[in-house]
Amino acid sequence: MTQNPPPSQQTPNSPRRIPNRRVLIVGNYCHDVLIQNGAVVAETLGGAASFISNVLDSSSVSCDLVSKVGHDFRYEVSHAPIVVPEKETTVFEAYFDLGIGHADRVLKRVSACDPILPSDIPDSRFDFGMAVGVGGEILPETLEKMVEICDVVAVDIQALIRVFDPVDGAVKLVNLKESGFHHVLHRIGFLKASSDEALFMDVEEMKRLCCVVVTSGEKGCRIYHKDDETAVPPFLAKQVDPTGAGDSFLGGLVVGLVEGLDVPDAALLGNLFGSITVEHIGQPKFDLTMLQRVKDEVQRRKKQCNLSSSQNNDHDEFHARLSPARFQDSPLQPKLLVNGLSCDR
Ligand SMILES: Nc1ncnc2c1ncn2[C@@H]1O[C@H](COP(=O)(O)OP(=O)(O)OP(=O)(O)O)[C@@H](O)[C@H]1O
Ligand SMILES: O[C@H]1[C@H](O)[C@@H](O)[C@H](O)[C@@H](O)[C@H]1O
Repeated sequence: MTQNPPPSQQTPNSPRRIPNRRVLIVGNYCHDVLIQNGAVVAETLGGAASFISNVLDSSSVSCDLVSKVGHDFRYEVSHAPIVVPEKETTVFEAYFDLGIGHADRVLKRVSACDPILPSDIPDSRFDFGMAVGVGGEILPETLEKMVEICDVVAVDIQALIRVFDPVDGAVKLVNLKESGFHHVLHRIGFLKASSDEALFMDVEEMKRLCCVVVTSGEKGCRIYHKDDETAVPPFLAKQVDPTGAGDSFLGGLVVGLVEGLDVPDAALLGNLFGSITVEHIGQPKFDLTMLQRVKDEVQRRKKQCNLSSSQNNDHDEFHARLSPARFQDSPLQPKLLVNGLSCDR
């Protein structure tokens, strides 16, 4: 297959073919069932792909989405999935014994739709690919195709290391080394893991291969790349349901990267979308005024970084400017949270 060189290596004389499409999201939609004390509290559209496309669509970043669902898929979505008539949609039950606002939950995959095959993925080129399976639908050959056709691929580690109990579907994790994906990892750009999932990889090894982002709920996230380690502060949120926080985080990170922000600034945008997501059950509806303010701040930040001759690392200022957008309709006051400590401004 003929490939465009990545944008950074294109010169005016590079043979220019069809321009890349922007973002490719690969992962199945699912039905999420939230259970507390044996009773169903909510049933919602789930799957990392649904949370991520929600963030990208709201931010006007165009994306293609490849997802498979069964005949029983219940939701209207803006990116149509492939329907496999003889199968059921992937279903996750999430057991919140400590209350659904609590981060600790037991996940069970009680039904699984088909995997996504390389032939399901378009033969176009993309700036960014996102491998974001939830129920084991991303195969090693799926990821191999993604790294072939995308300039940069961001992977959620949950797509690679989950295994499912054959009896009750309980989600367990295996070490990344034993996942069957190890041979492709030197070709990915970003690997996102929650702090629990990060225990199943060797961060020291992975940060030499790609940019590793470890999210820690209300504490924000840390970025590891080569010899650099950067803490990116969180936004204050009233957590109602943690489901999808990591997905929206990844969506926000990619929005930032597509917009040309540097990685810590893009991760700050990830933290922002993650914090909004935990305040809702299911898919958050982003407030249009908030989105416009965030877009304005992103453009302002880009200009500021372009004008500044030295590297501008003042993330606190970007954080402070995003906070009011985040909280304008909320009783919470904007606060700066650094290393888990909040300070009134
Ligand atoms: N309680 C919270 N308060 C503020 N921000 C939060 C909170 N929980 C999550 N976030 C934001 O969302 C990001 C992702 O959350 P988290 O680390 O819980 O991901 P995750 O475990 O992959 O989520 P999930 O599996 O539930 O989708 C965090 O880095 C943070 O920026
Ligand atoms: O909808 C959710 C969400 O996508 C989570 O990121 C994933 O961990 C769950 O398995 C899924 O049910």
